Amino acid sequence: MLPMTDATAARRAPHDRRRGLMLVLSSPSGAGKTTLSRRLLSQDDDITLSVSVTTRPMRPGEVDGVDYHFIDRPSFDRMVAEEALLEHATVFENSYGTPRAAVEATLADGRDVLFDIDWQGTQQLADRARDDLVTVFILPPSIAELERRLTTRAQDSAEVVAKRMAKAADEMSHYAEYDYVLVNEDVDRTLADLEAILRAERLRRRRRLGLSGFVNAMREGAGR
Ligand SMILES: Nc1ncnc2c1ncn2[C@@H]1O[C@H](COP(=O)(O)OP(=O)(O)OP(=O)(O)O)[C@@H](O)[C@H]1O
Ligand SMILES: Nc1nc2c(ncn2[C@@H]2O[C@H](COP(=O)(O)O)[C@@H](O)[C@H]2O)c(=O)[nH]1
Repeated sequence: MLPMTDATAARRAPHDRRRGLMLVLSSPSGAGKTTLSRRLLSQDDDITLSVSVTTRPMRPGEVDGVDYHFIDRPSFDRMVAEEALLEHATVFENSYGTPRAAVEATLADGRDVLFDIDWQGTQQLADRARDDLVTVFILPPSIAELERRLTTRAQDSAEVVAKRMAKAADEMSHYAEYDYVLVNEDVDRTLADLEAILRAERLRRRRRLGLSGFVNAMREGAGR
């Protein structure tokens, strides 16, 4: 178990002190993970995005270091060899991976980490740290709407959109491996459901490091 830093411990009441959790969002491409992640991150200071490394080319509007760390193949292979990635996978012919150091630093601070990763990466994280993991699969309301979203996002060529649509059925077959499944029809409603999941998971007894000390102190007080 990772200890919290003094700064985070001081910010929280004793009964609110807890270990950080890892919240994973997966979906077929275009179902809305990035949209939901941005909304969640903008309104919750206790969760930070894990910025992945990728060998995929940058899309218009993406920012290096914010959306991804865009790296070349030798750099990616070096990170794998040095075990600098918590998980990694090939998705749509490109390599993606989660830098280990940033995740460990955030969890050690008692804060949560949000991951936008595919089912392969989720399985690897589950093998390493199942107790710290909360996994959510996002489904589109229909296949026609998924295609509409990928097309109107207007960031990928028709060929790339076709490849992503071709993989959607395979991706969706993994929904049952996840703790929660949300159908992202209305984005406000889906975001509210995601917030509810995060709120409840933060309250789980096993994550609440300060609870036993808090209860013991009250019990001692009651016995006087
Ligand atoms: N509930 C929704 N209703 C309508 N449009 C949506 C909804 N959620 C997301 N979108 C739109 O669908 C498009 C795809 O969304 P987004 O980029 O968030 O998907 P993604 O799952 O992150 O895709 P990828 O896996 O390719 O990164 C975007 O243009 C986004 O604005
Ligand atoms: N296993 C991992 N999957 C990742 C990671 N970062 C992103 N992804 C997934 O890749 C696809 C495509 O993403 P895109 O940005 O190119 O549209 C999507 O399913 C992401 O969730 C990662 O570090 N590891």
